[in-house]
Amino acid sequence: MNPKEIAAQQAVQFIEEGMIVGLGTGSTAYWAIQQIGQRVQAGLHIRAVASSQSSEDLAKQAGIPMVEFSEITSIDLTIDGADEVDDQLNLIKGGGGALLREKIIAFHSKRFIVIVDESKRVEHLGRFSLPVEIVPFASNLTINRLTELDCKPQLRLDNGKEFVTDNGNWIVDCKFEKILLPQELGAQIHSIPGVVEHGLFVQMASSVVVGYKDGSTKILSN
Ligand SMILES: O=C[C@H](O)[C@H](O)[C@H](O)COP(=O)(O)O
Repeated sequence: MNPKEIAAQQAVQFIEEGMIVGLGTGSTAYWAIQQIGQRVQAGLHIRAVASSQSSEDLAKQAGIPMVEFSEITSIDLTIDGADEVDDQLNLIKGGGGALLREKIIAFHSKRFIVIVDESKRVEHLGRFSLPVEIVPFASNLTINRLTELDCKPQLRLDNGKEFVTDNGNWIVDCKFEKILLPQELGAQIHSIPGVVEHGLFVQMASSVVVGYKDGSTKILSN
């Protein structure tokens, strides 16, 4: 079985009747959405919000009832993937460009469960380039300032054109050597006008479910 699918299967067990559920984005969150859909078909009553247009489309196809953000005040449980997870359960997210909506949903969730396969575990964040969402206006100036933080920034392209997020913004992928102080780095990135959000999720995960190739899972909690 696919380790992403196994991790998703484990995480979905935490969903209870009546919950408002946040749906993540990406190839691991995909499995969670499919399995939530199966539980709904089997009689579970929940309502969901999605962190991207693509996940909303998947959820609707899977028969998951969606709710408007204007109708809720908080989210009971969110399940989402990640690009990297360190030993303190800090994350890099945004490989699929959904980091802003994902962070909003995670912030308002009572529980935020991250699902990954074993390849995403790292000692220190930074092997994966850190995605930063920026507004297109004066983007070269914003990108120059990111360079000053000792990273190599690269504007994300899609078929030769700027990759555009669900929010109409662009993504810069910033390659750092090693991110030893994610909280501090996040604050520095946020201080640059033009930056909308970055993909460092510091101390946000309630737990991380890791799926292994041998079919086992491990739950990491702080
Ligand atoms: O923007 C995308 C998200 O942060 C994803 O959750 C992250 O990139 C992990 O994606 P995947 O599960 O496809 O590796």
